[in-house]
Amino acid sequence: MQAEAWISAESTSARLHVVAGVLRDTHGRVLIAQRPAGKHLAGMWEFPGGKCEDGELPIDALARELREELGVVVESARPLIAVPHDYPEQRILLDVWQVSAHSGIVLARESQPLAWAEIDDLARLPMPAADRPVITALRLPDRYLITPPLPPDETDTVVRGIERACRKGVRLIQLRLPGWPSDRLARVARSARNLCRDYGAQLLLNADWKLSAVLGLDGVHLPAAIAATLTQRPLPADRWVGVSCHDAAELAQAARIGADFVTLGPVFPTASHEGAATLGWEGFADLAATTALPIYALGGMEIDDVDAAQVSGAQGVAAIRALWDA
Ligand SMILES: Nc1nc2c([nH]c(=O)n2[C@@H]2O[C@H](COP(=O)(O)OP(=O)(O)OP(=O)(O)O)[C@@H](O)[C@H]2O)c(=O)[nH]1
Ligand SMILES: [Mg+2]
Repeated sequence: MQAEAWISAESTSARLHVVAGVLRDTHGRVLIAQRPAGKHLAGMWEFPGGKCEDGELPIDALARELREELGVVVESARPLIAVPHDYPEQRILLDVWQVSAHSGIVLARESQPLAWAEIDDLARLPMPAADRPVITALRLPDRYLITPPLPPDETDTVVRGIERACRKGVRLIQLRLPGWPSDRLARVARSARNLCRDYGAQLLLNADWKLSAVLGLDGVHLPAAIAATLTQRPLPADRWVGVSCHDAAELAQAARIGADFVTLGPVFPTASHEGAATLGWEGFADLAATTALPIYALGGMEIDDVDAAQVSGAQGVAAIRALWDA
């Protein structure tokens, strides 16, 4: 008991808390800065920021760093993702915030090279390893639709439901149709894929990564039991790999196989998993803090829960009912 308490205190307190801000221009590009020669990770591109001082609140540290490095005043910001990362030299918690409003003109106050980059170009730039999940978080939306378990003769219902969601602005969808024969699944997946392309939405297939690759879908979402059997991600880096997680061990396995993001739940009771133990926001936040990956809160979610989810360390919410019936 004593030892456990010491280990968990060590694992949080020994991390260097680093805050960084994502500033956008009017085209939606984000500001990056090049780390100077002679410093840790010299020459790499990073999000402006720096170390939190003792006793300083993260939001205050963010405001101070962006004033010192860029000469801007942060007017409003919200947490994007907090990434625990171990470099050989030091263990950090990279705590990244979206700056939604700032005043003042961006200046390189430390003579650091600055650039505005498209989000889709970030993955090709030399950025620190801790920034990888941050780039993923910037590319992912805050709502993730999972299709309801409809019977195999309901192809039109599936396609119409996906179109309805796309029209409402949903941009990430998991096609999950348990029990469908593979020919019917392939047929509905092709229609859904074409529809999603028209809306710029990403379509992931539940479990079957081989079929996802054959059909040219945007990725796969793995049940925890399948992720447990893998040693690496089953699809290349240009496809999404999501994993369903329910506890710390499953979160660790998702990271081990190189997943891009996870769902974590159930947060609240849900019709599809009646009687399952729930995490609540507190339990969710505790588990979320253990992983570097972007996380969607799942289980009993409503669209209004996006803010609560993000405050608890989530990317946003995943839902069947709330996003299908909306
Ligand atoms: N600011 C920032 N630091 C990052 C990012 N990613 C990342 O791994 N880091 C690491 O987090 C630490 C931040 O320290 P820093 O050197 O920026 O700190 P600082 O601004 O307070 O600088 P100083 O120590 O020279 O005063 C470094 O080890 C850096 O490599 C990022 O995107 N932004
Ligand atoms: Mg800095």
